Amino acid sequence: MRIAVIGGGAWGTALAQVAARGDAPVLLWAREPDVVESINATHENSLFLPGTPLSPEIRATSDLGELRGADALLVVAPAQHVRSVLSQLGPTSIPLVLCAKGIEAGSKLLVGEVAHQVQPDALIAVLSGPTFAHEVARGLPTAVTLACEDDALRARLADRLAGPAFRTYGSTDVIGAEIGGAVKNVLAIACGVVEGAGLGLNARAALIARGFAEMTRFGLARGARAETLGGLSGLGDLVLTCSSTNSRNFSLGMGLGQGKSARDLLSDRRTVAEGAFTAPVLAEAAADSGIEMPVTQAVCALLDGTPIAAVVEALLSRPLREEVQ
Ligand SMILES: NC(=O)c1ccc[n+]([C@@H]2O[C@H](COP(=O)([O-])OP(=O)(O)OC[C@H]3O[C@@H](n4cnc5c(N)ncnc54)[C@H](O)[C@@H]3O)[C@@H](O)[C@H]2O)c1
Ligand SMILES: O=P(O)(O)OC[C@H](O)CO
Repeated sequence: MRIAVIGGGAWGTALAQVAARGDAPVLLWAREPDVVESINATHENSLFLPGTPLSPEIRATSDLGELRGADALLVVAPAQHVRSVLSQLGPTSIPLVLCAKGIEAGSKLLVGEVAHQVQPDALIAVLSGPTFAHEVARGLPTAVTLACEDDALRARLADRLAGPAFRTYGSTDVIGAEIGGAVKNVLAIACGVVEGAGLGLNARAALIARGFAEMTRFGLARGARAETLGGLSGLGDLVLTCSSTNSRNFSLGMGLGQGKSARDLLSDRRTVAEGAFTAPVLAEAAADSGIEMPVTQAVCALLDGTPIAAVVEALLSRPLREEVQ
């Protein structure tokens, strides 16, 4: 199975490294000419994954058309750009493995739903879970959810991508795998705020647990399965990103918690913090369906510049309720 990767950020590069194991050639499309040059000339992505030697089997290209000879495409552009990149590719029936985590602004669609709109003839799979790119690229032990409704494709992808230190756990719950990854980014911002503002470890644990309740309410309403939300792509990734400054979303939240403005923090970065884009659209989607998501709303308020003290006060003064409703 020939694998090609769309997206030369940290995660696209790490996944190319996974796919290149055993000296399998992998083609990677990157938007930045500097990334193409760096990977082909020095076997390193000096912009987005500096310091990690890459397999010489990874070849980078600026020409999306070159990817049309692949048997599966790993789609690793940020969620807000998946539509435009898949449109540029032209109609295809090559299976698409979606690896971005987010909800598209405006349409309120999950990445898989966007992909299905743009490429209706392509089978869809989702790869998601607790996966810091630099650890995966170094071959450290990692486990992911690989969701696909087509049993044969899921088995072929698992066979091709899994390795001694990269375990795939199969699932047919594509929506569930996507929702966990999208919602955890928003909750990671909230946990970063707690850290930055010095609100303590009790508060962080409470946010993780109540955030998971939010993820579950939203997910179940969209048809996700509870076991998926409690698995690698949901709770697993939530725990990872809510507890480490290696997370871009957690770090963004830390900056907010230290009193910096979202505008300054976001304008400073080349890398993506998906939660900042997903939070407003997630809050809208939840409101449309009458789903309570107070932590998500709090993150939206902080991103809009509401002072932390007011946001914390609003969260803590909500009426007391039963833990399970
Ligand atoms: N980095 C990780 O550890 C990690 C792990 C799992 C999932 N993800 C997810 O993978 C996706 C990609 O993240 P990343 O970490 O590889 O990115 P990154 O932050 O390392 O790099 C930014 C990426 O955005 C791309 N980009 C910027 N503007 C664009 C545009 N207009 N059109 C198309 N692409 C554009 C850049 O080319 C680059 O590939 C995100 O959804 C992220 O949540 C990341
Ligand atoms: O750095 P973050 O916050 O985008 O998190 C990266 C991955 O999604 C972790 O699984």
